[in-house]
Amino acid sequence: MFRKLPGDEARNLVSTTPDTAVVFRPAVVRTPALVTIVIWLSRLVAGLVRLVWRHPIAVTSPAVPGVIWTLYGWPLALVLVGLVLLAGLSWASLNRASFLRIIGWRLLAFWRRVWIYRRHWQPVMIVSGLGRHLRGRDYLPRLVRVECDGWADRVTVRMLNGQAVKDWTDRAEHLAHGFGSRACRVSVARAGRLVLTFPRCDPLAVPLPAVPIPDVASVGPVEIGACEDGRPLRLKVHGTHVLIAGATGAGKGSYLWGTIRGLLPAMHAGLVEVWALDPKRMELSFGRALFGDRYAADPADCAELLEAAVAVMQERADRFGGLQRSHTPTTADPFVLVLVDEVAFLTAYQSDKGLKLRITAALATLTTQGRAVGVGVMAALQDPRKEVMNIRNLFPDKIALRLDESEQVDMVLGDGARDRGALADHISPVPALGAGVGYVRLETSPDPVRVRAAYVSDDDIRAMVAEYAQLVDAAPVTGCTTAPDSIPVMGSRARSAPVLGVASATREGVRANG
Ligand SMILES: Nc1ncnc2c1ncn2[C@@H]1O[C@H](COP(=O)(O)OP(=O)(O)OP(=O)(O)O)[C@@H](O)[C@H]1O
Repeated sequence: MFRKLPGDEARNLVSTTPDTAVVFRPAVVRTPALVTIVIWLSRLVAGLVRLVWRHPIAVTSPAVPGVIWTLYGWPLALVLVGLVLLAGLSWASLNRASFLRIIGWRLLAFWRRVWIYRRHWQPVMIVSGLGRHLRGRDYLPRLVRVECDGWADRVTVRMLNGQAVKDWTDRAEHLAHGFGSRACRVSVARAGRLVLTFPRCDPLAVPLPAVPIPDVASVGPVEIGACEDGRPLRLKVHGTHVLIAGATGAGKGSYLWGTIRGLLPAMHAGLVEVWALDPKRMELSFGRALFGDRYAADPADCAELLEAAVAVMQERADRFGGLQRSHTPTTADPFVLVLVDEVAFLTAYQSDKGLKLRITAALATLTTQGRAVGVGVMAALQDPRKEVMNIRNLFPDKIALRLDESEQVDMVLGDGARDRGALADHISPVPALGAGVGYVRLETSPDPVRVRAAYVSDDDIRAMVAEYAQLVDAAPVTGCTTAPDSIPVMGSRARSAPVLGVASATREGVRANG
C-alpha cells in the first residue's frame, strides 16, 4: 500500500543543477475537477462500505441513535441509548465471558485499531525501517485486522512484497515500544501475512499457587501452571522428552515438582513410575519417599539407574517390535519418567570420565529411542551450552526460564526463538516476579509460548509425601508381570535413608546455607 503525499513533488522533479542549461519538465496533464471529485467520492463510499462491513457493531452503535434523534427527536434517542446500556450492563454482569466475546473485545479492538495502531502506523513503520518513503510516496505494510482478548492485541499485517519475517522479528522491540506495549511477538499467519501479538497486561506477574492434585489418574498432559493468555499450562510428558534450562533460582524445581504432583494419581494407579536423579541432593531429595527405590543421588547410582531405564526400554522394544509402534501406559508397562535435576553435574562436571561416558550414552539412548516405548526424560540444567549438554537437541520440547545471556535463548529453544519474542534473558531475577516464568517451545510449534509454573512449596511437597508416599510405594513395579529381573533396584541405601533427605530443613534453607 502506498499513500501519496499532498504537495508538490512535480516541482522537485524539474529542479536540476543550477548551472545546467537544460531543464527537464514533466508533462503535466490537467485533470478536470469533476474527475477528481468523482474519484474522491467513490473512494469515500468504498471506505464507508468497508468500515460498515468490517466493524458493524462499532458503526451501528452511534449511527442508530443518530438516525432516531434526527427522525423522532433526542428524548427517544436518549431512552434508546439508556435501554441499550442497561441491557449491556445486565448482560455483562450475568455472563461476562459471553459479553466480552461478542461485544466487549470487538469494541476494544475497534478503539485500539483507530487510536493506537492506525494513528501510529505510519511513523512507527517508517522509523523502524519496515516502511519506505521513496520519491514522495510512503510504501507501508498493510494493517489488516486488530483483535483483542483478555491480555493482548493481535494485529494482522500484510508485509510489503519482498519483506521477510526476519525483517519484522529484528524490529520486534521497535514495534513494541512504538505501540506502547512491553513486548511484541511475531508469528506467521500465512504467506505474506504476520500476526503481531502485543500483550496489554501480564497475568503471570504474580506467583501462582500449586495446581490441585488431579482426581483422576492421567498420563496425559499435566497441568502445572498457566500460559500468558490465561489458558492452563499443560505439559506433555508421555511421548516426548523435556529439557528445562534456567539460571540458578529461575524456578526449575516448580516444573519438576509440578509434573510429579500432576502424575501422583497415575503413579498411585501404577500407570506411571517416576525415576529421580538428584545429583545436587537439594531438589528431589525433598520428596524422595515418593520415588521409593527409584531415586539416586550419587553419580555411580545415577549411572546405574539410567542404565536400568535403558534396560526397561530395550526389553520393551524387543517385546513391542513388530506388534505396536507406540506405547499405551498399563500397570504392566507403565510410563517411566526419568527426572534429572541439574543434568550437567552428570554430563559435564563429572570428574570420573567412565561414569560421564556411561551417563551420556544412557541419556542419549533414552532420548533417541525411549518415547515410543513409554520411557521419557525430563532434565533440568543451568547452563545450556553445547559443551555442557551436547545432547540438548535430542529433547523435542524445551523450556527456557530466566537465562543470563541472550544467546542462550536460541541455544535452548532453537534458532530464531528470541527474535520471535522469547526474551528469557529479560525475565526478572526477583523470585516473586520471575521465578517459574519461562518460554515453552514445543516440537509441534515453532512459536515460543510464555508461561509460568505454579509454585509447589515445601509444604505442598510435604503434603504430597504424607498423602502419597505409602500409596505410590505400594504400586506395582515396572514389568513385574513380564520381566521381574530386568530392573536393577537402586540399592537399599536409598530405602534406609531419612525420608526427607535433610532432616527438617527447607529447600530454600538448604540453598541459602549451601
Ligand atoms: N513458580 C514459582 N513461582 C514463584 N516463585 C517461585 C516459583 N518457583 C520457585 N520460586 C521461588 O524461587 C526460588 C528458587 O526456585 P528453585 O529452587 O525452583 O530454582 P532453581 O531454578 O531450581 O534453582 P537452582 O538451580 O539453584 O536449584 C524458590 O525458593 C522460590 O522462592
